[in-house]
Amino acid sequence: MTRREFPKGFLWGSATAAYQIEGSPLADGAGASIWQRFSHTPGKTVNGDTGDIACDHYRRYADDVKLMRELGMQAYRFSVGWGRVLPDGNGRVNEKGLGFYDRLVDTLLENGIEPLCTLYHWDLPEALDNRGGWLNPDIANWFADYASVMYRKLDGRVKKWATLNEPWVVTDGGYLHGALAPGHENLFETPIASHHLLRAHGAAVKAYRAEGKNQIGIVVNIEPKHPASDDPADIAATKRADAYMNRQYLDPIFFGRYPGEMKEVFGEAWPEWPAEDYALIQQKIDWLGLNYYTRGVTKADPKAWPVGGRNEPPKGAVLTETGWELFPKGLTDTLVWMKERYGDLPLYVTENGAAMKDPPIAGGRVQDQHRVDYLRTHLSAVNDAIKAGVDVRGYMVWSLLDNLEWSLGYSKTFGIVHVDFKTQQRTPKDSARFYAEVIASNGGAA
Ligand SMILES: N#[N+]C[C@@H]1[C@@H](O)[C@H](O)[C@@H](O)[C@@H]2O[C@H]12
Repeated sequence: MTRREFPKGFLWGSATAAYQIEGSPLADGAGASIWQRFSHTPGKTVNGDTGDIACDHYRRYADDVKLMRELGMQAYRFSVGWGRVLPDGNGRVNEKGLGFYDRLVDTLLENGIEPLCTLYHWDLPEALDNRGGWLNPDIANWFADYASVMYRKLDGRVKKWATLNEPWVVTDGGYLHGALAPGHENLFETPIASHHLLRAHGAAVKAYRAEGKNQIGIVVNIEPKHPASDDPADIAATKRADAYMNRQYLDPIFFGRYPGEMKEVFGEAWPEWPAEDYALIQQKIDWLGLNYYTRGVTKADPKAWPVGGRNEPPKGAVLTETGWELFPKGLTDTLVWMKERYGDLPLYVTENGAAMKDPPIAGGRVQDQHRVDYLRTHLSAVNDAIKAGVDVRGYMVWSLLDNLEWSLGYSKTFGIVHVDFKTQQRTPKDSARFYAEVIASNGGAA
């Protein structure tokens, strides 16, 4: 086992999201989210699975925090259900909903665990979607107002904020391909939703500068793109795929412009935006979160919307249960690329993990050796990036618990802790035991 040194103070934790684990989506005055509506729409999720119960974390959060402490977790990245706090999306605050996050943060701190708070992890209040949601330019103000409610309540106890989680997935899944809430399939809506997400991000950062005293950033999913061959068509499609997934959000934030390929990707559906929008989007941020799972291998395909290229893992590639190629080197390369392209600001791996076919519980154990191997190779990749001079400050494994994998329901499990959704019994998997050793040795056990 190679012993790897991670920097002193490296932050080891796990990540979850409100709708995926909390359950009780309408409890205590909470307003419905687009995921409440989407998951209850027949045919939208595998087996018709919903977040009605999920991991029952809304009621079991104290036990889950205790489990995090037992595993030696130093941090926990959670998200706030916007509609739980603002049932109508703006205006009236639901104190009981806000109170849940207040108690969660206090319980984390009492157990020596740093809370990292994501303001938006896909569960837009239905009331705002009924007013256009991410297609309505007013959403930047709605989001900033909601963010300010959270800042006033939690800032200081929460020292690391993220505005958005994976804006690319929000728009590609929710507005282009329709696989995620709100389930639109519209090429013209997609860049509009993307731009309004970025304006909302900027407005929330601006609001934070007015009253926050700690750090705020954004979490993006990056998937390094490699051409399937040296065929010029594959290379061109790879460039478009890279622009569409990897540069579409960070380039406006850091450079005040979209990648040039976007016009080619969207054609007549690509709008122009006023300069003041870019000024708002370009608010300085303090840190960047990277969600890394895999790389993409792009094969030119005119029928593959919208980039004209499909993902085609190489023959013999080892895939996870979600069909993602195991490619840990992509994590090193992506961290180095982010530093080189966007500058030397602190980076956190805010999600990394894999859906694996876990064996059943036997003798109180889940022997998920595949996941142990995944974590080991990807932690090694993080260490390689640190050795290459990248300022990586922390790693949050996705996910603490088996949970609702959005449209895939409970059919795909990413957790290092097994959840029996009938009994809500938690069972740490071998990967949780391994991760606990990694944390205790500051990466040495990886
Ligand atoms: N799929 N998948 C697993 C995981 C998803 O469960 C998270 O909510 C997202 O932030 C990101 O897509 C990654």
